[in-house]
Amino acid sequence: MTLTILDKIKAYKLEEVAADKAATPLGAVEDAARAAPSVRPFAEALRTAAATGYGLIAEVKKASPSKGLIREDFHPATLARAYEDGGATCLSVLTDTPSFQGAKTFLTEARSATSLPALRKDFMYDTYQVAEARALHADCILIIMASVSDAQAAELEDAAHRWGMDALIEVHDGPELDRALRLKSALIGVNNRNLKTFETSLDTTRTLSKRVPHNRLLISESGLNTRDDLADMASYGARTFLIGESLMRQADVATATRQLLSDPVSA
Ligand SMILES: O=P(O)(O)OC[C@@H](O)[C@@H](O)c1c[nH]c2ccccc12
Repeated sequence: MTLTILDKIKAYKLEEVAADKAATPLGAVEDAARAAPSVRPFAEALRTAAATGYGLIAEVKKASPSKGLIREDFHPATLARAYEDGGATCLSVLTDTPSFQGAKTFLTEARSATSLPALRKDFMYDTYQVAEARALHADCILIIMASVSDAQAAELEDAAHRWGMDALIEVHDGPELDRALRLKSALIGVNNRNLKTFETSLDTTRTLSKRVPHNRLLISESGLNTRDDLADMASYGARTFLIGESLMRQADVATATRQLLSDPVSA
């Protein structure tokens, strides 16, 4: 059997977590989590934004395994402020280093430069990482259904809720969506990119949107480039988006964000 990128990430991530636990015991991480600034409402901010327009989770992303280096000139606090100026609702910050050239400190830096709620974008397997997310000031964690069992997903979600955080449940196909809907979280992210093959198609949102109940908030993730893409996704009921690369490639991130979110009629 050939290993997918997701298998490889899981292997190094479990090693990383083991090393982190040895260096910083859980008790110390929990103390830091308790001392963190209070949680900013992530899901609520998205719901409010989506009620009257688009909700945007804007991603601070330097590189990716499929695209390599995305942005040379990379300062998380500056980029976060640009996203906030441009009208983003929330931030997403990659904290994985080997595949995304992210860092844990980027999350704290980006969030503290703004008043926006922030998602820790990483591959979560262990509740230690959830406490650590809060210690880094995260307001929401990501749970990728393709890389965890149902029991692990529920355990991670419970841990997030115990820390007062939200969880964004990411799915890519029907069976993953069915599993996600058995969890409590309102936030369902449909990833247009298959994390095993990197193939990206907006058909993923088009197809799965029909099966997301109205009491959940559907977030279309990845591969979104233009206002037409957003309008297309909105016609399928997705008014909230997770976007990284297309905004990270712009010289003026604030203006690009504002233009992407602007009403097609008034722009
Ligand atoms: O850069 P894009 O194509 O706009 O995609 C952003 C985000 O959806 C993507 O980074 C992502 C979605 N799910 C993930 C899981 C892990 C790492 C990264 C991701």
